[in-house]
Amino acid sequence: MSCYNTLQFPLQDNYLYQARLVTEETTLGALRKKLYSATSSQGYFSENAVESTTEQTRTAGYAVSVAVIEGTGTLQSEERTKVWFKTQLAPTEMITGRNVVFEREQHQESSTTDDELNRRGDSTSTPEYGEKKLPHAIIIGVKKGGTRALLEALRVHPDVRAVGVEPHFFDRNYEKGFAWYRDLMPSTLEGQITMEKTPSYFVTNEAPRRIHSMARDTKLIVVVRNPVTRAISDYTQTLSKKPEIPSFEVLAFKNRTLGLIDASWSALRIGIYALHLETWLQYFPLSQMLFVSGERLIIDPAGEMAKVQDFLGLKRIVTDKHFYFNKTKGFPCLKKPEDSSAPRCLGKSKGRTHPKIDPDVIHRLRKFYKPFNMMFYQMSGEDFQWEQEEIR
Ligand SMILES: Nc1ncnc2c1ncn2[C@@H]1O[C@H](COP(=O)(O)OS(=O)(=O)O)[C@@H](OP(=O)(O)O)[C@H]1O
Repeated sequence: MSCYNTLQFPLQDNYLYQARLVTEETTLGALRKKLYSATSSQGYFSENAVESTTEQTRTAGYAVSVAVIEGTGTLQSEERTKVWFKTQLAPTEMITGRNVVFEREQHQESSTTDDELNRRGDSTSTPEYGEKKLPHAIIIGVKKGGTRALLEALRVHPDVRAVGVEPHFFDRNYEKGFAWYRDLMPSTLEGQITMEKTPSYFVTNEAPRRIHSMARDTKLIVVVRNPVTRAISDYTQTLSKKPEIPSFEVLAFKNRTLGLIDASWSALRIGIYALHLETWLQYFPLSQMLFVSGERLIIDPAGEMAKVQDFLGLKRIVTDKHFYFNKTKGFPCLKKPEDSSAPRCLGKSKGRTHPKIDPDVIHRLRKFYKPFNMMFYQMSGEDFQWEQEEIR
């Protein structure tokens, strides 16, 4: 049985993160090596592929061929994947001045209630009294984890003020400077906290350092979800806009016969939580991070909200009284606020029906993720029990 036995955060400017494991087999280093080794006969990929995540999303460049083998064999270059990456990773967003102008599809996805949000402006119903501040807390990920549901529930709290759209400051707009970023935020009164959510921060290598340089006491929230379901959700989103893309089963492998999983495909890469978390832990202590279960956010939203409010130092105001389960939608929705005529469910782009994926592919992916999940449980100190779950 392995044990993640040291997590040390000496009181220094840059927290020194040390993670040691008792057994060699399951060290993060060993897992990373397995993923990154360019020379091993087990097949793998260039570290640059992952290290340059942000660059890839900012430029139209496609991902370097990345593959992880689950068996033996050699890497095979498959042009179909590269070509698709080229389109998938192209920049999709433009932000100018205070106006956040999203490319249509990004806009739809990044905040399901954006139509509503845009109508009423970025701020909540609270008038614009107070002062604009840089965020005290950020929902940094993960994409398709349930980040919108969490932010919308938090916005019910009178002491939370959040920007509705995703600013993408620490990944795509950093050069615009902190004044630009602050200006996007709603004004807050004394005692209120400012928040934003941009799920891509979690997989952006520069984000931890940049957020640390803004404020080392920033609270970070990560909504995590079974990486296999998350990948299918991610794929479903892309498929809804680009029906011509190859099947999930095709994209998931470099070579299916050989069992070569294509971990450079962003839908799969995002779910290697342990590797991404390692970067964050170099800058922030675990005590400053909260991991919210995307699964529990659906089955027990009030329970997860209690944890989130405690973590943020807020009174537990958002409770089960604020939610009801909408049978048609199949998700919890927020009850009708006093100043509005309608209950608030998230829109059509949340809770899409996922395509049926070949069970064998699901099995292989679960096997692929298992060691990374175990590592993630050890690092985060929480067992999300994804191994026990049925994939819907
Ligand atoms: N209350 C509620 N209503 C609707 N959907 C909910 C809710 N709580 C969590 N979820 C799950 O959120 C998933 C979308 O995650 P995100 O909001 O993080 O997506 S995004 O990255 O901002 O595009 C979305 O994933 P899919 O079901 O795959 O669409 C939902 O499962």
